[in-house]
Amino acid sequence: MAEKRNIFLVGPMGAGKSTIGRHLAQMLHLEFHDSDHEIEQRTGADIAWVFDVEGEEGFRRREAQVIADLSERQGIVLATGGGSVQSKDIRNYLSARGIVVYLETTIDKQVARTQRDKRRPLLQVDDPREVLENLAESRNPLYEEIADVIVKTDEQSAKIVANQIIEQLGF
Ligand SMILES: Nc1ncnc2c1ncn2[C@@H]1O[C@H](COP(=O)(O)OP(=O)(O)O)[C@@H](O)[C@H]1O
Ligand SMILES: O=C(O)C1=C[C@@H](OP(=O)(O)O)[C@@H](O)[C@H](O)C1
Ligand SMILES: [Mg+2]
Repeated sequence: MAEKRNIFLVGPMGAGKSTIGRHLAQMLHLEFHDSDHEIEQRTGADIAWVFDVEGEEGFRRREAQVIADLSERQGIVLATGGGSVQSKDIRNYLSARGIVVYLETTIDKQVARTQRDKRRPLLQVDDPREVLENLAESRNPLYEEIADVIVKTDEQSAKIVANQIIEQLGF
């Protein structure tokens, strides 16, 4: 049964969903998908472009469609975008269609891991820390609501965290 289940990674920007997800999929011999990457594939443009042209609302519509489609598959690891849990529909898909792993980290680590990367439109502001703090307040309860497992990512490398997830899931 385990090989048919999906693993969905949720958590804030810089928690390591995309990086850890790739390792996890490789270790478990599952297909890896990343909702941001899938949006980029479908639009032929990068996330910043989608935000620029269609606004956050347009991005969220695309994200909901991509996650609705990908979560229907069997035996995948899916790294979601940090804001996807704001959608009740997405939370329902994730809860119903796989095991939800909440990757948790500190705001300090989020800032450090995202500061040189210009690909996250919401953080291209004077004070990204303030944005991350505000998002944490509204979104952390939503990650917790759907989490089957919570794993900290602030102290160990991405590969070690992937191993910890495998242990915690009993795979
Ligand atoms: N456990 C970790 N330890 C150290 N650096 C990490 C860890 N997980 C991710 N990173 C680094 O942090 C950055 C953001 O990771 P990413 O996987 O894109 O996060 P997310 O998809 O959750 O926003 C990347 O440069 C990645 O290499
Ligand atoms: O938290 C968010 O609202 C976002 C997180 C990003 O993904 P990561 O969580 O993989 O950085 C990406 O989907 C977009 O920039 C918006
Ligand atoms: Mg990511």
